[in-house]
Amino acid sequence: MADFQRVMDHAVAVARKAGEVVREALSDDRKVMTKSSAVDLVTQTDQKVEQLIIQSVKEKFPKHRFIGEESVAAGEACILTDDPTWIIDPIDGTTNFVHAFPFVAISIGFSINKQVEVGVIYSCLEDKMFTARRGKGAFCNGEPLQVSDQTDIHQAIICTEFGSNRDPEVVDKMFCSLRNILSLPVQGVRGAGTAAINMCLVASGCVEAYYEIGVHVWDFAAGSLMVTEAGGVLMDVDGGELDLMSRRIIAANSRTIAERLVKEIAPFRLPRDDAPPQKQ
Ligand SMILES: O=P(O)(O)O[C@H]1[C@H](O)[C@@H](O)[C@H](O)[C@H](O)[C@@H]1O
Ligand SMILES: [Mg+2]
Ligand SMILES: [Mg+2]
Repeated sequence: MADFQRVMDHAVAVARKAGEVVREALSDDRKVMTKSSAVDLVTQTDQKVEQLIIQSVKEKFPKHRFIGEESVAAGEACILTDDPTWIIDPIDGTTNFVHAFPFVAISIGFSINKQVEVGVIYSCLEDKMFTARRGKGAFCNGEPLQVSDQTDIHQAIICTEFGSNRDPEVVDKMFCSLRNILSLPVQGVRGAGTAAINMCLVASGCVEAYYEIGVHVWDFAAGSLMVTEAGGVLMDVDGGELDLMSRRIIAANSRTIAERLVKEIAPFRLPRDDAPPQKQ
């Protein structure tokens, strides 16, 4: 039986250290590189922070496995097994970081038997530490979180993001969903520029739901637990069960809001996170 409190304490400590590195890097020049598209950004700070987290976890938990955004970008497999696994997004909101747009998070999920047991999201420019343990609630700086009780979609704020895929068919689908949702009407559509912080906003009761197609497991593993531990629900965008590797998510305050969104979202599929690498 893993000691989840030890895992949580370490995740919080290393996320805080990572946050310091990110804050310091904001005052330096940020050299920007690209990954899957011209708008999929990465910096040396993303890579440095991921190494910092992995090295520090390895010292404490030498048998644990990792799925890290920048390690996967460097060619490592993205396979979720039953083993204890740290699922790391060193900077969630890299585009925000590059522009000093003030929402940037370190996101650390920890899973066993493919189930997320611990979630830590450090919104490092706001200095907000979000924590969740399965069955033990979700917190921000130690204060308990609770999703909103609003189940009328017309009174809701919905968060979403547009990701970094600019294929015309993908952009068309995203706009179709957005048009449908805006026309319901909802009271507002927002996006913090990071999946992790959007999910913390759902958990905090500031918005009713967040949905996105194109995110990755490292973007939402920690956030998924934050939302359910604050009383919310998770769903695939087609109304089925959430699949951590499918790159699609609805995280909502209630089944009512989530199911209403399913009716408006134009679903599409992208290669799964655990798909074998494409031959060149
Ligand atoms: O790449 P990072 O870690 O910054 O994360 C992503 C965001 O979290 C997405 O919601 C968002 O839509 C973007 O795809 C963004 O890239
Ligand atoms: Mg991310
Ligand atoms: Mg990232």
